[in-house]
Amino acid sequence: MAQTTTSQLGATAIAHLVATTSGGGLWVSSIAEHPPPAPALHHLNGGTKQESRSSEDDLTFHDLPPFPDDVPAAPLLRLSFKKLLDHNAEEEDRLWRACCDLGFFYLDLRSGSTSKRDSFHSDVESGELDGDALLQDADGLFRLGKNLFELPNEEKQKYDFNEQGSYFGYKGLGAGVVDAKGTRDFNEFYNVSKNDMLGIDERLPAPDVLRKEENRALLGRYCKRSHGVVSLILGLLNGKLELPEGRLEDLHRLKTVSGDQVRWVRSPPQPTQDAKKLSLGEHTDFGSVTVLFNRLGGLQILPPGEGSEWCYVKPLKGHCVVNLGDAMVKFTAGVLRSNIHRVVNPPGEQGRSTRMSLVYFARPEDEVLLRVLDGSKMIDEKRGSDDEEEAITAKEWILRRALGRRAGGDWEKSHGTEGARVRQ
Ligand SMILES: O=C(O)CCC(=O)C(=O)O
Ligand SMILES: [Fe+2]
Repeated sequence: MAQTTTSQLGATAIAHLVATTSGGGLWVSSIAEHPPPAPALHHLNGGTKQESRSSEDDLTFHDLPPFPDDVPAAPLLRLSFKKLLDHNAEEEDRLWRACCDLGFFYLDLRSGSTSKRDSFHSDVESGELDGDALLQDADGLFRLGKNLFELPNEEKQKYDFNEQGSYFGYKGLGAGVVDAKGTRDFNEFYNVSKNDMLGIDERLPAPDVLRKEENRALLGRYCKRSHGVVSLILGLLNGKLELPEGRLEDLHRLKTVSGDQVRWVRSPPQPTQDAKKLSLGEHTDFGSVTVLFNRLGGLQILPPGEGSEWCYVKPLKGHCVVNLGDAMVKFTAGVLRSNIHRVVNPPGEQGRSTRMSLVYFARPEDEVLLRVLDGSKMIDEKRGSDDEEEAITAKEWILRRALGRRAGGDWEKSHGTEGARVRQ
């Protein structure tokens, strides 16, 4: 399997280091010696005039304790969904850089929507392209998630399908592991299948609150709208990779059975102030594109480069965080990057609150083989001799990765493409 190498690390995805667009090395050493302070907003948005119109106030969750400004914050590029929908070339370039260099970026969803009849998108069975509506759905799902986790543990436990070999449903606090030694995690999560919500596969047993029609409808809309964001990104990456038209989207059709899922992750505050349990162990996502909504800090990424340090992804209101998973690394022989990340207790004052996040994982359709795609010169140039060794279906790969991280699972099988490049 080809790995991402330092030569890919252009500095443009690292918005606060403006000195070079080609010197991965400069960025690497700078970040190691001087962990970046929390970036000011002009850093987060890459400093363009138009984007700096957003005031810090608009990006803050005022009902929550503040994200501290004295912790190292990850300098993700901040992209605009609206500009991507408008085919803004500069924004498309920034998307490309973010996906090659770091594999993580913010997406400003405010005021981004397009009519389904838009000629560019009309024939894409991809989902709905409406950023504001997606933000509203996410709000609704944060409320629903709260109700769900308030159910008694024995009720939630009925929907843990690990024994049946399924990763959908519930995982209790500490039922997963964060390392090879078997250290327990410190989160509970619930995975809802897109197949179930869109009625393209069987209905899974679920607690009453998730069986209510209005909540199923909300989850279904959220799947469609998140999938719309994913399809837009896949289409743009497809173009940049010069793959045959529609290649990536065709591997991720909305109405085809896949491991796509909605997940809520919830962690209580740590029992004592100096407790440093990992809520979620370090990992790369194993699917294609992840759309993540966070309100409290705690998500950390380990930027590429020798000696780099874990830094926090500051939650921004009106935005989701998007990151690429290992399937995109496999498809492109490492042209695109999936970056390692983990979840720790929220920083500063936020650490006393219960943290919940909401995720949409888009994954290749179940029967898709995870192997390097044909038809792109750029990918061909990166193709290594060992790239064809492991061609398993997305379904098998996801099961292996997901269940390997459960207590009693096979840790070795939970690894993705991250191993050799954790510290590259
Ligand atoms: O909770 C978060 O912020 C990230 C969750 C995550 O990385 C995952 O569920 O794969
Ligand atoms: Fe993740």
